[in-house]
Amino acid sequence: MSKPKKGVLLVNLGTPDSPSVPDVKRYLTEFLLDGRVIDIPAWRRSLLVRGVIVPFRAPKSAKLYRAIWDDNTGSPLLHYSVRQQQLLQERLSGEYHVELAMRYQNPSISRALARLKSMNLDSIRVIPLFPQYASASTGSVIDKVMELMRTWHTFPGVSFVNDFYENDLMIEVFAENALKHHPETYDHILFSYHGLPVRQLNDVEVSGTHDCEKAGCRQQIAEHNRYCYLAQCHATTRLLAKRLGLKETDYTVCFQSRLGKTPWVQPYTSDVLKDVAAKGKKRLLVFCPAFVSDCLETVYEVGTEYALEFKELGGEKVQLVESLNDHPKWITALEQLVYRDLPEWLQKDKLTV
Ligand SMILES: C=CC1=C(C)c2cc3[nH]c(cc4nc(cc5[nH]c(cc1n2)c(C)c5CCC(=O)O)C(CCC(=O)O)=C4C)c(C)c3C=C
Ligand SMILES: [Fe+2]
Ligand SMILES: [Fe+2]
Repeated sequence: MSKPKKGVLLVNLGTPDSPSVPDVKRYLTEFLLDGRVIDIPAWRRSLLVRGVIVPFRAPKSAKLYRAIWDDNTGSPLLHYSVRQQQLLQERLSGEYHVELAMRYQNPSISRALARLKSMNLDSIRVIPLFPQYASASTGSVIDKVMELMRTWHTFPGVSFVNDFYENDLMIEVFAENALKHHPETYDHILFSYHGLPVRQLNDVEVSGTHDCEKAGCRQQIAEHNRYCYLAQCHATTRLLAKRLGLKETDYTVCFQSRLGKTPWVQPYTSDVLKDVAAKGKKRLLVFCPAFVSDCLETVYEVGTEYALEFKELGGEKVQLVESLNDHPKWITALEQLVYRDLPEWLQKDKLTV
């Protein structure tokens, strides 16, 4: 077998090593001390995270993690990420070596990079597993990889995928997963994305004064707002709505998983649940297109918490559309991301479609 010449590094967010309180504490501490996640001065962040958020949140979060933890496969996020790495490795020729890492906790980026470094590769492509760009997710992965590689003496050609919300196959898999549930039998559809503090969007334009409402981020994506998370979430939704033949009145875009008291991007999913319940809607189909793998935020927050909340508001059913997980077309989408900047004829030639 030929020796790999090219490396691929898949990176997702991370999950605790186990649902125990100490492991959840370690995970939350590393995650929330990241200055791209809680973007306040370091001394205030440290006091807030170590003194308030982690001590109060960890026991509650550990309980939620226990609810989604599988006896055999553990955390769904890690389980599906490992599947994605294995299946992508099978698809690519022996020229490629695929590593998986998590931004926080394990498997760590530093170990994955150490293995790639030892292989003396010609190139490394880093693929943060977030379809829409945010400084708190994709930006943080790129930042960490650059920090860890800074000490290398020689460098292969390194490239980063910064977003892939437009990827046709990714859209197709979400649509196929939804079609299994017969969307026409639901009263309304939610596209529930992970939330983000509004101030984290100011810097998506070099002026540092980006304003989503003025920039029209809910209506269009163009050169001026192409790195805006909100604009990319709406663009993802328009692509899915077009694929499924939905009218604008059939669905609502909303944002979940808010943390803290500062304003986050609106509308919040919990408020939308109240609105649709008040309008007499009984059956909801919910997409979570910011997540490529099922995780706490999809399985528990949407599938359990929001489902219960909606029933208490008079609704009948909340159906989660499963994530991309290990769908073969999603693995082909990952292949496309590996080849993305190659000339078009070469990309088509290499793909397993
Ligand atoms: C889609 C990408 C993500 C962005 C952007 C993001 C921003 C962000 N998250 C928090 C706080 C928490 N997020 C938590 C879980 C979590 N977040 C993402 C993805 C994004 N986060 C995923 C995939 C997960 C699930 C991980 C899993 O193990 O299944 C959590 C921990 C869970 C909990 O205690 O509820 C927190 C906390 C902030 C503050 C933020 C943006 C600034
Ligand atoms: Fe998060
Ligand atoms: Fe915006």
